Amino acid sequence: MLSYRYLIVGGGMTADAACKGIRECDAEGTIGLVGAESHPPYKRPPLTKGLWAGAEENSIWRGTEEARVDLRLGRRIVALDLEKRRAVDDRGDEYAYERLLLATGGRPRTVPDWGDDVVYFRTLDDYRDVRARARAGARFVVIGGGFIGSEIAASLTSSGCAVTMVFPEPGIGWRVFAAELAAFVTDDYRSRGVEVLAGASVDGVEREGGVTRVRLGEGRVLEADAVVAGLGIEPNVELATAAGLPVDGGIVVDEYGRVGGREEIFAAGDVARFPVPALGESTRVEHEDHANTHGRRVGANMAGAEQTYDHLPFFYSDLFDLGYEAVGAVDSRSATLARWTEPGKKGVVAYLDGAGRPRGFLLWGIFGRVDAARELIRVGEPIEEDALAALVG
Ligand SMILES: NC(=O)c1ccc[n+]([C@@H]2O[C@H](COP(=O)([O-])OP(=O)(O)OC[C@H]3O[C@@H](n4cnc5c(N)ncnc54)[C@H](O)[C@@H]3O)[C@@H](O)[C@H]2O)c1
Repeated sequence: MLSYRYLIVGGGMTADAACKGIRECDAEGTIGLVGAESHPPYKRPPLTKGLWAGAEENSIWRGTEEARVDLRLGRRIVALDLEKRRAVDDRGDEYAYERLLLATGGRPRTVPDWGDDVVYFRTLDDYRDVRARARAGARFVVIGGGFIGSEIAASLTSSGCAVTMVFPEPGIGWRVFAAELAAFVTDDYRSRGVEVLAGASVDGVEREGGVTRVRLGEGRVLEADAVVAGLGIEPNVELATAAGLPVDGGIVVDEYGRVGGREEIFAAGDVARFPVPALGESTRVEHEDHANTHGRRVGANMAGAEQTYDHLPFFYSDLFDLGYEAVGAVDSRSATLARWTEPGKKGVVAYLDGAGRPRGFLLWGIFGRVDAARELIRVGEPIEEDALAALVG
């Protein structure tokens, strides 16, 4: 039996951040980390962006070892005994803990009928697999028009591949962008040679003689050397559910990251449903900044910091040479107010509640203004055009 003061279940960015948060408050307590991937924690954003733009693969490592962590990789925790404070992994090894963190993240949503030939993109191994097939001229079908689909389609196209995107919404990034911006981005992709089949559905995927055929709903068949999909993620809540912990589309945590009112059990990152006081709701967030900030804060709380988490979610993306930063609740179904200095190139979109107060901002082609946007959300006053003008600068 292995015994740790802190046991971390999961080996992603949140797990790494938690180890560092623990070390801010406890230099000595033993930390064990059990992660299903065979790699130590690494940064995921470069897998769809930076590594394709020339960054070295060894720049992605997070240096978790520096926090003196016993890394138990290529293993999954399969059961918890909350009363005895024990966990067991898929090789039958047992772990005793004093504090437990569930940082189990999520897994890509899949369509089993599509067979084994689709790469549901999430991990370093997925990146290596796709990269090895991304010769100039290779034909890729990218299914999904969200974060993964839009970023990997841009990176593959920039690497000389012929890319067709297929997704059901009317435009790229539809869930996040307001309609005009989605239309602008979709046109921009087309002008760079990406075939964008918006409003399309996939009926089936078949592999024959080294070629993959993607059958679309309207009868067209796309031939590809490889198919990459980003259909969203499913949070890995099964371990928590089986242990009887509260789950509501994510493991429910309080403002300290504690689960079910228990002193010794915490959850953080993609898998956690956490309260956002500034928005008056609880949510689950699947972005790097959240993994870093929530992981670190909850890690510190495991080691006794007792600090509440009230950070407004932040994310960013790069789409060819366009880029943006976003903060708060950014959902294209909200009413919006926009101000553009260069349409499609530089501007700000505010996402409003029913009273005209901002709940989120998208800063398009504008960088370093996120804290100012955050402050406008916290103040919670109806937003005026001049405030938007001040953000655009
Ligand atoms: N820049 C960033 O912050 C960033 C970048 C990459 C990934 N991520 C995170 O990674 C995760 C996964 O991203 P994602 O792009 O997979 O999710 P997403 O939710 O952003 O996009 C999913 C896309 O798949 C489409 N889709 C779903 N089912 C489909 C089907 N059967 N056929 C065709 N299309 C279908 C959806 O309509 C949508 O276009 C998310 O958690 C995301 O937040 C974030």
